[in-house]
Amino acid sequence: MTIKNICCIGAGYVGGPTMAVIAQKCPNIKVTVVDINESRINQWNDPNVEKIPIYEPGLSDIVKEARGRNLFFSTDVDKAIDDADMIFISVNTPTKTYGIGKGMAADLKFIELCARQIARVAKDDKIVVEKSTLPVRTAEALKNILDNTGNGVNYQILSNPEFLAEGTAVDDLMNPDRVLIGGDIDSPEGKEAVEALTDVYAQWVPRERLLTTNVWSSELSKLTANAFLAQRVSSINAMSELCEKTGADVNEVAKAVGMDSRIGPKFLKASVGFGGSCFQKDILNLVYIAKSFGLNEVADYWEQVILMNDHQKKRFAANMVKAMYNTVSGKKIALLGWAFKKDTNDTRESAAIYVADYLLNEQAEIVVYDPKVTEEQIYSDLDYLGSRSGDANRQAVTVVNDPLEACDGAHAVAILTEWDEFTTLDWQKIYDQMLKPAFLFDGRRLLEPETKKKIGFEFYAIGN
Ligand SMILES: NC(=O)c1ccc[n+]([C@@H]2O[C@H](COP(=O)([O-])OP(=O)(O)OC[C@H]3O[C@@H](n4cnc5c(N)ncnc54)[C@H](O)[C@@H]3O)[C@@H](O)[C@H]2O)c1
Ligand SMILES: O=c1ccn([C@@H]2O[C@H](COP(=O)(O)OP(=O)(O)O[C@H]3O[C@H](CO)[C@@H](O)[C@H](O)[C@H]3O)[C@@H](O)[C@H]2O)c(=O)[nH]1
Repeated sequence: MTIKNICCIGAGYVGGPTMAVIAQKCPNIKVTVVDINESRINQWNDPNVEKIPIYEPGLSDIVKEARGRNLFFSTDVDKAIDDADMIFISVNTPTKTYGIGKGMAADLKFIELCARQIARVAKDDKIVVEKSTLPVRTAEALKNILDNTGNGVNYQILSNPEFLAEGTAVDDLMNPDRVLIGGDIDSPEGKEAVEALTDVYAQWVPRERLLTTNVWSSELSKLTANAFLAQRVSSINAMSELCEKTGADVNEVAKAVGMDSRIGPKFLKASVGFGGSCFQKDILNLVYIAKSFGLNEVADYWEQVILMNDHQKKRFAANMVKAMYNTVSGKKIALLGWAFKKDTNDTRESAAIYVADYLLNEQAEIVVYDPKVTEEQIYSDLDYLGSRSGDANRQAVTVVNDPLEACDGAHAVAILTEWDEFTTLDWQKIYDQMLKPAFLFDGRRLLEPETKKKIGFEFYAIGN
């Protein structure tokens, strides 16, 4: 079967870029991305393509090429479902904030709503693709809802987790390490569905990178991949603390360890702590699943990755206070970077939020500069924590559009996101405009230390 019409429910960080690339690579397929968030859809349709809601290098060019040709953004979810032969579900699956599994389990209410809407609307057979990251065996629940509430049409459920990382989404989608497709390969209909999706990706991904598994392996592989990646970051961050006590340098340790081909060099960069919408959520979900099967040792093992990360964020902020004579009350501190990593405007679970919150509890005055994050987003992130009133956050935190302005008159500067532009700032000028001693805390091992020390900074870097 040849796919002619794709619908993707959810126009977020995954749905938007993924569908833009499918549309660009498969001009014969009509791709419609739908969302209930009208303002998000309006932004995707903005005539000025630079105003699409997600910042990713290379994305606006792709949207420019495909939008209006075979890529469409709409709020008419019913129509897009009705028209499609293949429906991707790419809605958010955040950690539950209420009820059973609060703070651990994935909240599947948005997924269930999609399933019920598909069941209500569909009048002919559909292939439903799980693109969202889901607990293992979610496909079973989806199939139950579709079969029991639907109009008697047939559904094939595939699992096709997304492995893109933000900031490199377009490259990751164009040239993925692998594309994972889980399906019911033992039945002819399941096999046909897997082949249909495989054919879509085969338009640009070499066949040997298209991997087929059963549905449960595919669902669990996504959680496993994120757990392994986050574990590497927590492992090197654990060593960063030991380096600071012993005179070892975490960058040197990472290099030496990573040159072992069995270990490899990637994901060994010590930092102020990992952020992003996925790692914490997916590991908590994994821990919850393990506990629900009574696998307490498995759960404890993975939970430690999160505990280590929480410790790293807190320890970085605590070290700042300690270095500044145990008080930052009334002191101006410039935070350079708010996004959870460079080349994205996404701030979900960014370490910067927690560092700022810690320093605000110590009564610091914070000034933030980030090249891609809006003032509104920064306040909303702090308000969401609920540590103090919105007014108090607006009083103690200022957001500026210029890094030098952020640092002007500050007691300390902290690098919290590894934006390239921070390496080429005029650090002499920044030093001259700061109060002395001028403290510089590098939470990303971004800056070259010797030149900064030579300028006169009191320089501290993670793992050194
Ligand atoms: N962000 C990433 O880098 C990334 C990478 C791989 C996988 N994932 C997974 O992909 C999924 C989506 O993540 P995201 O970052 O794109 O989330 P997101 O919050 O950016 O986007 C989800 C979108 O779905 C919409 N939505 C929710 N319910 C809907 C409904 N019933 N009908 C129509 N639209 C609806 C929301 O309005 C939102 O715009 C999650 O499961 C996530 O874990 C994310
Ligand atoms: O050596 C490293 C690598 C990463 N990080 C931090 O870890 C976080 C996550 O980074 P990254 O994994 O590059 O970005 P994400 O967009 O969160 O992507 C992860 O999460 C996605 C959502 O599930 C998956 O699709 C991706 O494969 C997986 O890499 C960020 O705060 C990084 O700064 C480090 O501190 N040190």
